[in-house]
Amino acid sequence: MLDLVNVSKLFNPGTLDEKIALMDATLRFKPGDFVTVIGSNGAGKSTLMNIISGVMKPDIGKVLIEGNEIQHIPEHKRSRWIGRVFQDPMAGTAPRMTIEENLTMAYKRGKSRGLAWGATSAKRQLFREQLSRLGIGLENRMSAKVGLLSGGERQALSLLMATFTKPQILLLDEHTAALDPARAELITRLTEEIVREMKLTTLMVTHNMEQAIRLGNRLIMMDKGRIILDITEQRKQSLTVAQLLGEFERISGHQLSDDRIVLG
Ligand SMILES: Nc1ncnc2c1ncn2[C@@H]1O[C@H](COP(=O)(O)OP(=O)(O)OP(=O)(O)O)[C@@H](O)[C@H]1O
Repeated sequence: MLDLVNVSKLFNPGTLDEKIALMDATLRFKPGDFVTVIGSNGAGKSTLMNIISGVMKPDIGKVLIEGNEIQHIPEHKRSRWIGRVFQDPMAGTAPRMTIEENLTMAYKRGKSRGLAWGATSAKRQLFREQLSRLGIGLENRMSAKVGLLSGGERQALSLLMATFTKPQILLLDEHTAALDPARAELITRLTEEIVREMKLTTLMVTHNMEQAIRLGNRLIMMDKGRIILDITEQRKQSLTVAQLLGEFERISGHQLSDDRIVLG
């Protein structure tokens, strides 16, 4: 269970340049919730992800995992419970290291037990099994430098690394936006499989309205730092992109201004 309680974040408070990035956000994410997040430019989507992951501290409010406050815990310590995949395929991996070395890093970060660290062949076997689940042949390229992989391959590896030790929370930050349609579809499919199999509590920021409706069991709409709509699975099932945009306009009083919007 992930809770945000009355979380606010202001940038440059008290100046002409004051920006409300998050205003009094209270949200509860149940185990296994897969939530898509949409909103205008500057709505606070990245700030929400940054506050959950620990990149930023809230000015006011609490962040709790399983009832324990974590807002004071630094990002690197939260990475044991929180996996994150960014838009930029370069962001989640170390390009000069091999696939195997990258996976070793992800494995150590989770500090999971059950496999003797020295047992190299067992470790390799685990990595090979996990890579083969991606279905793109990376299990045969474990000694290849990650910098040589395509964007889609790197993003698949980032997704695997972010979920390698079964985090409690998975944050996906427009993680398919920089890929061509075929690769974006592959990463979307892998995401759905991994989230479903591991029952991960997942938040996914997307600019693709059709994807926001189709994926997951809940949709959150943000505007000017506020959560303006929280749509349930049942309602999502019959929702169209036109209705979604209409709802946004009705509640916010203006059109969804998103320069990267994809309607579907
Ligand atoms: N480091 C910062 N310093 C000052 N203002 C910031 C900073 N980070 C974000 N902001 C402001 O806070 C608000 C929320 O930004 P945020 O990046 O969370 O929005 P977003 O919904 O992710 O936007 P986009 O879809 O355009 O990426 C915006 O007004 C933004 O300009």
